[in-house]
Amino acid sequence: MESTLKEQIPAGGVEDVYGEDCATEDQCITPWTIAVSSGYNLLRDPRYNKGLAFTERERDAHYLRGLLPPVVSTQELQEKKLMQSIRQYDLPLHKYVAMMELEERNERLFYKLLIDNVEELLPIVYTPTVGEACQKYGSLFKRPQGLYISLKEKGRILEVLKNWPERSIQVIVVTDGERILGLGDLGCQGMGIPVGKLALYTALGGVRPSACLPITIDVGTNNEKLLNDEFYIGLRQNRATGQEYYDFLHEFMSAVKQNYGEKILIQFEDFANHNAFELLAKYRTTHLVFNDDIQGTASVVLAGLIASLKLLGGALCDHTFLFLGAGEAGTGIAELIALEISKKTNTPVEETRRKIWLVDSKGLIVSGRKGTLQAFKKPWAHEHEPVNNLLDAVKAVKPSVLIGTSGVGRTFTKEVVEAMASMNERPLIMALSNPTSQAECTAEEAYTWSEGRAVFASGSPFPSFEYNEKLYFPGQANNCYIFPGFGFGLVMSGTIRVHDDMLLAASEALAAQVTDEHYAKGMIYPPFADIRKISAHIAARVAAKAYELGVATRLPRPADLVKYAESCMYTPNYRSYR
Ligand SMILES: NC(=O)C1=CN([C@@H]2O[C@H](COP(=O)(O)OP(=O)(O)OC[C@H]3O[C@@H](n4cnc5c(N)ncnc54)[C@H](OP(=O)(O)O)[C@@H]3O)[C@@H](O)[C@H]2O)C=CC1
Ligand SMILES: CC(=O)C(=O)O
Ligand SMILES: [Mg+2]
Repeated sequence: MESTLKEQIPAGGVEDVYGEDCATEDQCITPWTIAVSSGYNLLRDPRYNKGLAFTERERDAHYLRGLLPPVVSTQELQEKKLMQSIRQYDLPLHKYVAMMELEERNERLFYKLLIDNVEELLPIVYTPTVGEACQKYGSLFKRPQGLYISLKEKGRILEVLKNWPERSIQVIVVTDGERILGLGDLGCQGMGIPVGKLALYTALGGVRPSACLPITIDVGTNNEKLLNDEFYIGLRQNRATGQEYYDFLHEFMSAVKQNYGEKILIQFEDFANHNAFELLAKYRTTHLVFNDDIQGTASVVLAGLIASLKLLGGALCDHTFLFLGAGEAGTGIAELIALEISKKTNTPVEETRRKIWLVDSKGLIVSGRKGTLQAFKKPWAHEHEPVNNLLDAVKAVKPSVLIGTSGVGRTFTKEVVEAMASMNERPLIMALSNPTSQAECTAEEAYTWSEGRAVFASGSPFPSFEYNEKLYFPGQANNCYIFPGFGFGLVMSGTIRVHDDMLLAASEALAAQVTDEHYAKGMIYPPFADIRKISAHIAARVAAKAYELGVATRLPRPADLVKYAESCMYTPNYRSYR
């Protein structure tokens, strides 16, 4: 007769009711859970855990007596202690790990730190440090922070979505890991990006953490280094492409809508451009989708351009734009600038595109190359003789605005910046590529090579820089100014489709937050310290546009949308428990 588990092994733990301690490795046990957190489980539940800040009454009511030392702390004191300990780490990656561990331990405290110390911690949970974290994600991985949907789950994606513990999801950020920042294909390890972006949805935009779902689609990777890395966490195969890829993505998109409904916002992030444009075009009419790299970046850069006119002079239509990099970010920004000028001057967009030029890895995009260009580059193939490098393109096009979206560091050389400065009293130079290592030039280079005349912004942050006894404040032209407020505006108004006019509205809302005090310092973006207020204004303008276009379903429309946005925002202060 077969004996039971307990009879076989005499030495289980105390009260080992389910045989978990005494089971050998090849025996199955059931992972029991309970529905209401209390006692030890409450301390292990990051959503509700308050650590030493549980009050005496809560310690009695929730079986916490003895599980905590006697002192009762405040959230403010906890914050002070944690900031002190994070500041003691020299390496940004160690700070990143400390922040992720905090998020897994005490979610509200994590968000309180991030909101109250946004300028200090943004470079840790986001670019540049998140780039390094993704590169090392296999070694850092401890617990899932989002859903991994790999080709192994083909035909079962709906089932996989149901495994996520939260039901009322409002925002999904999804990547397939093929173009992580300017670091290339990081496969399944791209997960750091959706996790980081959604942390900003909450901290900067006010979407509840429980309503956010990071997803990584794993169709393989072509990164040989990762495929040979014993700690790699993804599928060990080359990327699926073509019909297999699109069928899998279609199953995903259908399952998301079936599980969460029409109003779930899906943000595409860091897909390679050979899929990004097609996915956006395919799903923008059937789903609430938004590509952050194409559309969010466009909106933040347009905001900076609108604001910069105070410093550069003229109207947008008076300027000439040159891009290094003609992919998602480059052509996305170019198209939104052309649209804005078209609307402002009542000129067809085909005409307004003519003052915008792009250089890719093969040189200036000109009509002679039309036969071999990808579809998204074709509208930018203007009449011109071939030009095969950036410096010659600057000399030929004579831009007043130079924008780097190449993903390749140090490509705005001294000669390029000097050429810009020789043609313009105040050249606008944006080095948008991330992380910092991929920036087309540094703030220091832009200011010194232009003898302090450049207006400069970059995708990853640079510190202020002193030149000739004057302090310069570089801006951070990063889509994180836009997507949290933009997404929040869509969610709070129950919008069902994204429209380009909403991107223009978001740009105008952001530009309107730049004050004379900022202009006096040469800034074209407002400080991140004010980001929650900025996001509320962006959300309100986006929602207003959605109501105007008839795609907002939350009725009646709140009269004061800024106040409404502010009132809906998640705040991380502790709640009291019955
Ligand atoms: N600041 C921000 O908010 C954002 C920044 N980014 C950053 O922008 C960068 C590009 O992203 P994305 O547009 O999505 O990438 P893509 O891969 O879509 O585009 C890159 C473009 O750069 C071109 N390129 C590559 N190398 C060179 C070179 N040596 N000289 C000239 N052109 C070159 C490519 O040319 P070809 O087409 O010939 O291959 C391509 O046109 C990334 O670093 C990303 O982090 C992206 C989104 C937001
Ligand atoms: C910021 C961002 O989205 C990127 O670099 O891809
Ligand atoms: Mg991105």
